[in-house]
Amino acid sequence: MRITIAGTGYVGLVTGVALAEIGHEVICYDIDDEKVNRLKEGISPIYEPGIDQLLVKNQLNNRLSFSSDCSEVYSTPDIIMIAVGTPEKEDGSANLSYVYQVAKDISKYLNTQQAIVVTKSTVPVGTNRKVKQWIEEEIDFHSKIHIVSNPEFLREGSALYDTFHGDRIVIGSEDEEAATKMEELYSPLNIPIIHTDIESAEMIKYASNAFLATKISFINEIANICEKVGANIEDVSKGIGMDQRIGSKFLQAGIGYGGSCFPKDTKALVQLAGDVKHRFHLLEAVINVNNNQPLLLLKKARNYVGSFKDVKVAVLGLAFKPNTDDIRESAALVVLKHLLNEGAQVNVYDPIAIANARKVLGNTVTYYETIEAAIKDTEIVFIVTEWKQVKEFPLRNYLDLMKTPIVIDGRNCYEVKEAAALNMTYSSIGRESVTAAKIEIK
Ligand SMILES: NC(=O)c1ccc[n+]([C@@H]2O[C@H](COP(=O)([O-])OP(=O)(O)OC[C@H]3O[C@@H](n4cnc5c(N)ncnc54)[C@H](O)[C@@H]3O)[C@@H](O)[C@H]2O)c1
Ligand SMILES: O=c1ccn([C@@H]2O[C@H](COP(=O)(O)OP(=O)(O)O[C@H]3O[C@H](CO)[C@@H](O)[C@H](O)[C@H]3O)[C@@H](O)[C@H]2O)c(=O)[nH]1
Repeated sequence: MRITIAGTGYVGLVTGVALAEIGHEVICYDIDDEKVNRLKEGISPIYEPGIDQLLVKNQLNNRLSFSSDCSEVYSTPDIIMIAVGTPEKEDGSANLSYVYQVAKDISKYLNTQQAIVVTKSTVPVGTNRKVKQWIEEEIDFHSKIHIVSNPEFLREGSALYDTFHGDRIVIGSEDEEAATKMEELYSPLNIPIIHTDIESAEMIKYASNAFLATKISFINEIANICEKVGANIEDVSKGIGMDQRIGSKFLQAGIGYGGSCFPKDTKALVQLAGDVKHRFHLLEAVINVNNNQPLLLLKKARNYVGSFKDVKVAVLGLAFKPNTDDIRESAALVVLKHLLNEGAQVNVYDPIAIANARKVLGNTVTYYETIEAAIKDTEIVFIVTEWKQVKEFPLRNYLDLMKTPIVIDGRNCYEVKEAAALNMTYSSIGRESVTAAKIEIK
């Protein structure tokens, strides 16, 4: 099939590469000329394991191409997929202006009697019908538009793996022919397909993200209580996760969820509920718990240093999770904002997210590409991303390199027992804290 994809972000690019890999002819369109030119040269704008190889391979075999000219891409494809951003507006609702622009471009250049327009972007319930309306109200000849809601569930850092091994593909359509065509499109992937109406498909996406966010805030609250009652969150997570009705995934307590999806999508669902006069109390609580979680880390540190004024601090990790260079809504940014506001001198380390961080943080912090250099002579270290490099970095080295070895671990990267044996000050999430026999801040 001939597919046009609007947007070459995580979703557009990964979907494009995957569909080309399974034999379709894909053209990805983006308004960002520079991105398109780099993609044509085989350079991926995103860090994603495996993407570079498939990007080059499928361009060479002519199944994948890129364009910044929308007049050519929308004229006669079998399927058009919308994969542009739907960022958060100030009130928390989803900004649909990029989706609207795609609809308008389609209406201008579409040149076939009928077309299947698929939304992969995460959009509020009702949006797919608006897309149809936006296209039809401007198209100047009779063309039948079949809309399909086909939300995306990939995770950054394992996006290609998720696309080839997804748990399900959701197809929300009211046209049988369009639904069948979508099934054919994905059939080489051998992933279970669920067919629903359009509204249910749109809701499945928000409900999935809201449920996963709920699991995280739940376990974080349990962790916060564990600290006060002397229980250990690692054992508690394991113990509850072994119940197959609960499941062990997404029960890793930490500094809270970040990234380009959970924060915005939970807020958008609260807004969506509000629009139909339903107050989503549970999800509001999930969001509040998540907003508070990074502040607890700072509070723990203040127990040892009082104030951060002129304290030399290192923050390990900037990405919102390991294996991505994405820092959107990263908990690291919240921690950094507070440390900088309170006058700390901050070193930061991240194996791949420094270039993105520089665009946001400028020269307010000092960047390091090794953990050793970042923590040297510091008085306090915050661990905010559980990078493999951090987990494998010997705890003993903090003792040797820091001025005062106080480690506040927001991702439970080390064993409490080991910190106690080393006589360092170590505080993590949902576990006992240990304090060195003597701490002296000079
Ligand atoms: N990032 C993820 O892990 C993920 C996973 C599932 C769903 N989603 C959802 O998918 C959507 C896209 O997310 P993303 O992270 O890929 O976005 P992104 O911000 O990384 O990329 C969006 C791309 O769309 C381009 N664009 C904007 N307007 C355009 C237009 N009119 N025509 C063509 N291109 C245009 C931008 O230049 C950009 O390259 C969002 O709704 C998001 O919530 C994201
Ligand atoms: O047990 C856990 C699991 C995750 N997280 C945090 O949750 C956030 C999100 O993690 P993850 O879900 O792995 O990353 P995303 O790439 O944001 O993927 C989510 O958001 C995407 C966009 O909607 C969806 O497609 C995916 O299915 C959904 O998992 C990160 O900050 C993680 O550190 C935890 O704190 N504890």
